[in-house]
Amino acid sequence: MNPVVALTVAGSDSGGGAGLQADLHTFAAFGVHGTSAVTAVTVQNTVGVTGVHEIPPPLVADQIRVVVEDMRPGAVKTGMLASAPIIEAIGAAFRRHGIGRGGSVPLVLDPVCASMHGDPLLRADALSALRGLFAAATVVTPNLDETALLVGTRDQRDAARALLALGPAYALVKGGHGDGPRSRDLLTDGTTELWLDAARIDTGNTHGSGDTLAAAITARLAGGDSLPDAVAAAKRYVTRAVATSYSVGSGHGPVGHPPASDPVAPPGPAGPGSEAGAAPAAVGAS
Ligand SMILES: Nc1ncnc2c1ncn2[C@@H]1O[C@H](COP(=O)(O)OP(=O)(O)O)[C@@H](O)[C@H]1O
Ligand SMILES: Cc1ncc(COP(=O)(O)O)c(N)n1
Repeated sequence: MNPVVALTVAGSDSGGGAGLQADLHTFAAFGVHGTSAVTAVTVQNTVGVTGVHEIPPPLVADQIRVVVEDMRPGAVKTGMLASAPIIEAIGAAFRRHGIGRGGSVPLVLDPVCASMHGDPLLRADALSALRGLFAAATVVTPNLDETALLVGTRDQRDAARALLALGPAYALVKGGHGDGPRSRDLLTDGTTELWLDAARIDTGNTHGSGDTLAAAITARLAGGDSLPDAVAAAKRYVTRAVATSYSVGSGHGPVGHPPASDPVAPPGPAGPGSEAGAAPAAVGAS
């Protein structure tokens, strides 16, 4: 039976802990076939990022095109987008292929600006292009360093309000980098508020945690979950991922990717490839 498909549009982490490598591990853990459009190759290990090579924008858009035309992902995620021209090419490709709000394929937008080591992954002049992509997102998933850059506040409620004014259906503001005993993320659509709460696990090996959370949301959306259900499942998964993190190299080790306890069921007999199953699931995109 054909599996559900998801697409990540993200940078490569040569150290294998974050970026599209973490996304593909996460998709696999949910039983979802992962596809990728590479935006940039980073020269990266557990200690930091020492180089970035951006992929030409038309090549990024072409990777999206061939995957969408042939494999019909049920949901799409973005991570490191590197530059304004790449973001503009991606935005145009999303509009063309019905990805994001206004289309039928939900979009999870993780507004990656820097690595956990503090190394930049987005050009400083690309912030406004990134904000411009928010209106297409089903959900945006910034951490507090990113909300400070994008909307000028580290308060989770204030940040969510300012993010929603930019047009996404939901904001998920992560609180994971605080020092308290709990790890609390706020999900809101402006009307309802859901606090996702877990015990903070005492480890420095959280490389790729943000990518893993957003990729898990994407996998569950591709399987047909509502956005709140997908986020709740993803929070449970990332907590297990942090709990199974490990040391490798001399810096921050990666989170683990254990098999999901609630994998995504493949579509019924009328799966992708048959006429009836050919359209991507219209879930949570508006
Ligand atoms: N030490 C930890 N223990 C438990 N959960 C964590 C821990 N660190 C991060 N998380 C969770 O992992 C997810 C990703 O958060 P975060 O690490 O802030 O993302 P990012 O990688 O974008 O900075 C969030 O749900 C966050 O609450
Ligand atoms: C290519 C790429 N994408 C995303 C991240 C963010 O992950 P983290 O915040 O864990 O460093 C990264 N370091 N590299």
